[in-house]
Amino acid sequence: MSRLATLIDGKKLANELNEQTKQAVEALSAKGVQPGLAVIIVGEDPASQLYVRNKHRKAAQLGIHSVVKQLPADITQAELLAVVRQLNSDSSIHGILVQSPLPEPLDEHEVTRTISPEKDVDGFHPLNVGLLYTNMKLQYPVACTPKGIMTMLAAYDVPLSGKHAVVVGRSNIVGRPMTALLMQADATVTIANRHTENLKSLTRQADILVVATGVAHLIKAADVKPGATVIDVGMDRDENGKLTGDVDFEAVSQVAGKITPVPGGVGPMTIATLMQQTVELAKWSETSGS
Ligand SMILES: Nc1nc(=O)c2c([nH]1)NC[C@@H]1CN(c3ccc(C(=O)N[C@@H](CCC(=O)O)C(=O)O)cc3)C=[N+]21
Repeated sequence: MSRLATLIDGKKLANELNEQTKQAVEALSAKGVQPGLAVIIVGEDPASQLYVRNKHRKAAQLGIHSVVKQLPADITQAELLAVVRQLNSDSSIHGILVQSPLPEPLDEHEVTRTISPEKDVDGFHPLNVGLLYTNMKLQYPVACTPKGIMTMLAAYDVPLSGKHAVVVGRSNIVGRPMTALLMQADATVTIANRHTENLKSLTRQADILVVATGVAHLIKAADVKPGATVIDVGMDRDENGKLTGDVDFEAVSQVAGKITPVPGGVGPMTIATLMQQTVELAKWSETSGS
């Protein structure tokens, strides 16, 4: 018996979230605060430039003040940090994002630590990561991809409390913060990585399976529990150069209960969440008086 899973439509949810963000921008702007986002991109990598252009376009559509700092690949670490510090002290900017990855030999971790935690729209600063892991009841930014995934799970009424969530991948931008958010939602969380033995025996136990490995079509139908919710964070290229995910979508959607597509799943929600969080940072900067 084959069953066709419910599609978790990231594009549609992103459009809805962007509509809310647009209204929030209007409300804030009416009070004299236009949310501002600065994106720093170093070097000429075409994929990174495309992402940054997309973010810039979306921000402009929503009425967010958007600044793109295109810096040369041979910039020094000290020069890059100076740009970050200048944006830290620019009151028209509420969110700062440094597009990852940075070219060698730049030190991305030091750049992340230099962004003011109050403007860390990616939620990558160790202070914000610490707040997330200690489950502090405060307002702080959270990595946009996992935060967007939580919005998707809520919109599709996926139960988390008491459920087994398996996260494949432990990166700072997806796997680790995803784990913290799922724990906050009272899921039982297993974190796997490329060294995990018997990976597929774990993924088969997942009620919620989040895959962020960068290995195209790693997850097949036999690796998924019938009825499970499958979230594909992959952005891989197939043999024809087409964007595809870490999940074999055609086969797995016959087994899963709910599933995200690539494209049109997690990607658009990441950008929409980035915009949402830019507005939140602008709001918080008002209430904290800083
Ligand atoms: N500091 C930093 N923060 C990031 O959030 C960050 C980053 N660096 N570096 C790169 C990754 C990647 N990322 C994506 C966002 C949206 C789509 C997206 O919208 N994808 C569309 C399709 C785009 C296409 O067709 O290529 C989709 O999945 O439907 C993809 C990838 C954010 N990243």
